[in-house]
Amino acid sequence: MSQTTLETYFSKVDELKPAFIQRLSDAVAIPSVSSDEGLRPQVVEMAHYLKEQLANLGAVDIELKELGTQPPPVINSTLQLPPVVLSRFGKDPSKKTVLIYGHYDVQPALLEDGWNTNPFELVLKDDKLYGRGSTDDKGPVIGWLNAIEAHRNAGIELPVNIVTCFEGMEESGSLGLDELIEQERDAYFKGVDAVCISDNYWLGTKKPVLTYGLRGCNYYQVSIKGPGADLHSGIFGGVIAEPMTDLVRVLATLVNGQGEIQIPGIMEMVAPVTPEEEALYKDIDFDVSDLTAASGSNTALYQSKKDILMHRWRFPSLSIHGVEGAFSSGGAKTVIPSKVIGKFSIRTVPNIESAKLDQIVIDYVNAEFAKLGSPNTATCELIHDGAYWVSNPHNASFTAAAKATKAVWGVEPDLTREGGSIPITLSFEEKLKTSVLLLPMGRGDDGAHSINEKVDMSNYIGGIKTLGAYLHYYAASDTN
Ligand SMILES: NCC(=O)N[C@@H](Cc1c[nH]cn1)C(=O)O
Ligand SMILES: [Zn+2]
Ligand SMILES: [Zn+2]
Repeated sequence: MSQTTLETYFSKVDELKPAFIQRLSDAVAIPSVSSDEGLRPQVVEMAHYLKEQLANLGAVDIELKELGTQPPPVINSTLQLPPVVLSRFGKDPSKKTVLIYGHYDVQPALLEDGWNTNPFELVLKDDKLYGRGSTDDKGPVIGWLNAIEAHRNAGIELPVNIVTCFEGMEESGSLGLDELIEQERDAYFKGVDAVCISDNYWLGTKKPVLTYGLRGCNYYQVSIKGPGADLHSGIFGGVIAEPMTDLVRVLATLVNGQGEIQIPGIMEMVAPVTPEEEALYKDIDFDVSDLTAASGSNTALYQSKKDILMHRWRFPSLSIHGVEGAFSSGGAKTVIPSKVIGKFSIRTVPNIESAKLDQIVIDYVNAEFAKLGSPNTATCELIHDGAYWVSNPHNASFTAAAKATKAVWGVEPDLTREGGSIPITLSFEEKLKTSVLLLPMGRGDDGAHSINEKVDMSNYIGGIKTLGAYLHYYAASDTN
C-alpha cells in the first residue's frame, strides 16, 4: 500500500463529508429499537435500508437472513426476529477476507427522557452529531459503508474482500445470531481471516484506543404477582400484600450502595488479579475527571484510575434497570400494581461460569422472596446472556489497526478493555477460529444508551478514515 493511496482515500472522505452526514441522518431517522416489540417493523425497515445501500455500493450475495421467532419472555409469541444483513465486496482468493460486524438496532429513546432534541433526528451542534445510534452503533455501521463508497469514488480498489454481518438484536442480547454463525461457518463465513467490530469507544475524549476485552452480560427479570387486577390503595392498602413492596425488598438485597454484589458465590468465581495485570493500568491515559465528565456527575465510587478501570473491566457489577408494570408517570396515581417485573443484569468477567451464575442468582432471589413470607408469587428467570471476551492484542489485525490509528490520529492507541458487552464477540472468535479486533469510532463521553447520544464530527470522519486505513494495513501484513 502506498502512502499516496491512503492520502487519496483520506481526501475523498473529507470531500464526501456532506453525503456521509446525510447517510447517518437517514439511518438515525429510523427508530430501530429492538427491545420494543411495537417498533419491530422499524427494525426490519432498517435492515432493508442497509440492503439497499449495500446494493448501491456494489455489494454482491446480499441476503437478509431470517432468524425465526423471538424466544420467550415476549408479549407477542409470533414476533419475528429482525434479519441479519449479509453481503460481500470482492471474492478474490489472493486477498485476505475481513468480516465486519455491527448492529443496526438501537436502545430506546424518548424526548421526555431529557433529550435536548428529537432523538431520531440527527442534529449538528458545536461540531457534534446528536441522535440515537449516532455512536452506538449506526455511526460505525454507516462508517463502514462510507469507507467503501470513498474507495469506489476515488477509484481505489478495496485491498481485502469484505463480508458484512449487521444484526438487529444486539441491544437485546443478539438473539439467534449464535446459531447463524454456526450455520454459516463453512458457508457464507468460510475463508474469513479476521473479524473487525466497531461498536466501542475511546476510554476518554482525547486518546484513541484498541479494545481487547469486554464484560459479558446476564440479564434477569423477577416477576411478582398478587391481586387479580390493579387496586385502589385506599381500599386495599394495608389489607393485602403488595407485589411492589415485595419486589423493592427483594431488589434491595442484590447490591449495596458501594456497588458490591450481595449474592454469595459470585465474587468467588472471579479470576485473581496477577502482578502483570496490575502493571498494565499505570500507562493508560485516564483519570477520575474522565468519569466525572462522561457521567455528568461527581458520584464516582472510586477515586483512583486503577480502581475505576478494574471495576469497569475486570470485576462483575450488578445494575437494577427498571420495573415493568409499575406506575411511572407524573402525578400521584394511588394504585397498587397487581404484577410488577423487576429487571436487573450482571456484567460478567473471567472466570464466572454463566450457567452456574444463573443458578446462584435464581436460587438467591427465590430464597430472599421466601424470607418475606409473602402470599404473592415470584418467578426469577434469565432473559438473555452474552459471554465476556478477553483476547491477546498482539496479532496482525491489532498491529494493522494501531498503524491505521497512528496514520489518522498521529498517536499510538492505548490497549483497553471495556465494561460493556457485545454478546457475539466470543462466538466469532471460537466458531470462525479467527482473531477479533474492536476498533472504535466514538469517544467515552458519547452518551451511548443515555440521553443526548452524540458522535463528534472529528470522530465520525476520523473513524471512517481509520476503518478504511485498517483494511489497507491489514491487507499489507504478512500473517494473520
Ligand atoms: N455497544 C455495545 C453495547 O451497548 N452492548 C450492549 C449489549 C447488551 C444488551 N444486553 C446485554 N448486552 C450492552 O449493554 O453492553
Ligand atoms: Zn453497540
Ligand atoms: Zn449499545
